[in-house]
Amino acid sequence: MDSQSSSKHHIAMFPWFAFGHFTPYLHISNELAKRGHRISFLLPKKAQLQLQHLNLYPDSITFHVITVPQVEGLPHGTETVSDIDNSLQPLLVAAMDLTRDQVKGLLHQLKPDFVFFDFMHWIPELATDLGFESVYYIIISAASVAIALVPGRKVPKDRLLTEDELMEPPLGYPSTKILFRKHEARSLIFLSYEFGKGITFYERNTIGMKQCDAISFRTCRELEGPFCDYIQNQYGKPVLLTGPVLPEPSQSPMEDMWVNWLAKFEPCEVVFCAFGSQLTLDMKQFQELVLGIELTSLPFLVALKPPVGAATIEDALPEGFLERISGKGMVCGTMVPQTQILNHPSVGCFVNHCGFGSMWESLMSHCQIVLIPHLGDQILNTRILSEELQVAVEVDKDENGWFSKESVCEAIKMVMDTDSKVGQFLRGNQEKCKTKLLKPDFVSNYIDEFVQQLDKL
Ligand SMILES: O=c1ccn([C@@H]2O[C@H](COP(=O)(O)OP(=O)(O)O[C@H]3OC[C@@H](O)[C@H](O)[C@H]3O)[C@@H](O)[C@H]2O)c(=O)[nH]1
Repeated sequence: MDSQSSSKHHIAMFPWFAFGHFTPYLHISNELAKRGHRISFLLPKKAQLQLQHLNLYPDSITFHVITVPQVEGLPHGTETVSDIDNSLQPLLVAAMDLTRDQVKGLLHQLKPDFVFFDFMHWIPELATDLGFESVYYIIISAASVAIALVPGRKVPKDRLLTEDELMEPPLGYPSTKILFRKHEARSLIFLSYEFGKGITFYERNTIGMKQCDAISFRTCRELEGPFCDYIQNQYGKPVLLTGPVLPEPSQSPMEDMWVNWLAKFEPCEVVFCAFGSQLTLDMKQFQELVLGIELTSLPFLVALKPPVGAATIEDALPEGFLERISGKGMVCGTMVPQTQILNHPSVGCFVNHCGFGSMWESLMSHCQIVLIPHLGDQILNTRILSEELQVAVEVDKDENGWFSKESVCEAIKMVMDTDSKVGQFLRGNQEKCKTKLLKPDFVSNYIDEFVQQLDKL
C-alpha cells in the first residue's frame, strides 16, 4: 500500500450519468482504492455492466444501482446521455433530480465520509442531514470553470446573454490568452438554458460549488495554477487537485487488426484522428476533415462517429474516397483503443477535439498535436496547448467557425513536414512538458497529497 495518509475513508461517487463523467470518476476511484480507501459508486444498471472492466479493485469499489425514473418526453428506459439525443439532456437531469430520495436512502445506509458529485447540486443539502463532506469533483479544465461558472460571471435568469457579454471574461479572470474568439463565445449560451426543472445550467453548477465543502479538479498546478487560485478566491473554499489521474496503461495487447495494419508504416508516419465519445460532426465538416487528411498524402486512421444524417461512417464518405485511400487510410465509425494507438511507434500525429481526456493523452504521447475544438471547454483546452504551452497547432476556422480541407491539411503538414521549424519548436516544448508530467511519482504524488487534503477537511 503506498498511502501516506493516516485514515482510510469511505467515499461515495455520484457523477452525472454520462460516460465522459463515469470514466474519470472511476479512474480516481481506482487510485483511492489502491491507497486503501473504500468506494461506493452510484450509477444506473446498464452502465454498471459497461464499466465493470474499468473497476480494478472490485473488493474495494462497490457499484450501487440507481433507478432513473420516467419523466415525460424522455424515451422509455433512458439511463445515460448515450441513450438520448443531446437536446434531451435537460430531461435526463430532471429525472436524476427525482432520484434524490433514493440516493438519500442509500447514503443513509452506506454512511460514507465523503460524497464526490457534479451536476446534482442538492448533494450538499443531504450532507448536512447525513453527516458527510461533499466534494464537487469536476472533470473538465479549471480554465473552463474559471471563465464560465464563477459568481463573478453574471448570468441573468430572464434573458440570454448578448454576444458582447459572452465574450467578456469575468472580472479578475487570470489570462489574456485563454479566451474565446468572437465566433466561439456563443458556445457559452447554454449557461442560461434550463437544465432541470426551473433551474439554469449556470445556477445548478454554481449552487453546487457554493454549497459543497471543497471543489476538486482533475488537473495540476503546473498547467492551471492561476485558474485554480482564481476559483478558490471566487468561492472562498478549498480547491483540491488530483493531478491528471490517467488510467494505468493497458496490460492487454492491442488487437491484431490494429497491430497488423499499423505495422505496415514507417515510424511516426501515420495521422490518427479521433474526437472523443460525444461529438457528432456536421456532414460537410466531416467531409472537409477526411478530405483534408487525405490531402496530406500521409497514411491515416480516422475513428469518428457517423456525422449528422448518416447511418454509417461509410455512407458519409465523399465520392470515391474509400477506393482512393485503399491500403493507405482506414476509417472506423466506432471507438478504437486510443491510448494504445497513440503509443504505437508508427503513429506520429494526433488530430483531436481537445476533450479534457484527449488533452492529457496527447500531452503524454510522442505524437504531434493538431486541434479542432468544438464545444466550450474544448476551445479553452486548445488555447492552453496552442497559446500557453505552445505544444500544438490549432486548425484555422473562418468567422463562422467553419474549417476547410485546406486548413486541415496545412495544420497537419505544419507539424509533420520533417524540415518544418514550427513542428520542431512545438515538439521541443512538448518534450519539456512531458518530461515534467512523466517524472516518476508526479501523478501519484498529486493523489497522495489530495488524500492528505481530504483528511484535513
Ligand atoms: O475512439 C476513441 C475515442 C476516444 N477514446 C477515449 O475516450 C476518452 C474521450 O475523452 P475526452 O475527454 O477526450 O472526450 P469526450 O468528448 O468523450 O469528453 C467529454 O467530457 C470531457 C470534455 O472535455 C469534453 O468536452 C466532452 O465532450 C479518452 O480517454 C479516449 O482515450 C477511445 O478510447 N477511443
